[in-house]
Amino acid sequence: MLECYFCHVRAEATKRLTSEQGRFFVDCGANPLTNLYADLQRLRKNLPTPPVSLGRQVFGGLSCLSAPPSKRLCVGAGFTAHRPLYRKWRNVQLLERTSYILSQAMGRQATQPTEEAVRRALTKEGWVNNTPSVQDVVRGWVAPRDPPTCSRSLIRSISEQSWRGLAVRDFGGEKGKGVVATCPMDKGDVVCDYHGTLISQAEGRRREDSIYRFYFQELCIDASSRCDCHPEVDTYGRFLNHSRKRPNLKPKRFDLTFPDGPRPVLVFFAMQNIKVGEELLWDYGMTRTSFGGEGKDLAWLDM
Ligand SMILES: C[S@@+](CC[C@H](N)C(=O)[O-])C[C@H]1O[C@@H](n2cnc3c(N)ncnc32)[C@H](O)[C@@H]1O
Repeated sequence: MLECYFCHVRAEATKRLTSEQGRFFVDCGANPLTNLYADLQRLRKNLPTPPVSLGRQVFGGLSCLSAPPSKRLCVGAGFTAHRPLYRKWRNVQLLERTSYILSQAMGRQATQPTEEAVRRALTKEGWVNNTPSVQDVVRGWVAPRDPPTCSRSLIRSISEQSWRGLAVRDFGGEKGKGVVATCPMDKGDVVCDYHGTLISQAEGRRREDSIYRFYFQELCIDASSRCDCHPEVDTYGRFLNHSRKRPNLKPKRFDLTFPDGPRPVLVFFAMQNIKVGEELLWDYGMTRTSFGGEGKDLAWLDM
């Protein structure tokens, strides 16, 4: 399906642009997509037939929803008998469904889902046949590798900025906006990423001063303005305020493999259990005496 998107939808839509201006996933009007998952679902529904070729790629583009390959497609793909291919298709669909339900039922930390969570996710889909059993889904869980470079749910949350349990609140005064928890979080939960444009540390320093820049190692994430990938979204990371004495989040770098290639990301983890309504804070790593006392009049830096 992605092949179909790149060959037909994107190629057509971006034909008239002189520059892609950082757009990666676009709609038919070449506007950047903010919710790739919803759009892929739409594309999937509108595909007249699932793309079929040989081998495990047979069902390239197969999804939990796609229709079985027709006899004509099977013959076209070099299979003389329709039945064995159909059985294979069902097996692949079952695997796809198992992994989809797992991704829906897993906790924020990609922990093993409970039977109850799996049952809920299955009920929501309402599949009538070729449905994985609750036990098979639970057994299909594999402990995530550390670092979770391939974690589908993490990659999806970052790509779609679909973080749950967060809200931006305006505290007023010099503090301005901040982020609060709207659902309880457990120690170790992934909360959100610091989202922005990835640039070099040197480039970050060349740009005009901004409070929305996160420097780490040789890199910098610039969140001074809304990012090209989510132009309509106020991402959460940039609104997280600082606390030196009572931080409840800790940032950590991961190198994740996105569909367009690997790239480093900064992800915030809960350092402790967090209650609903609590403000989410991390230690910017600065005090009033840092940088030769540059912030000596900023009392909040030491709090
Ligand atoms: C990355 S922004 C955080 C979001 C910001 N509060 C806003 O409204 O956009 C960093 C800036 O927020 C403010 N800030 C962060 N933590 C604070 C705190 N604990 N008390 C007061 N102001 C804070 C400072 O002005 C700082 O330069």
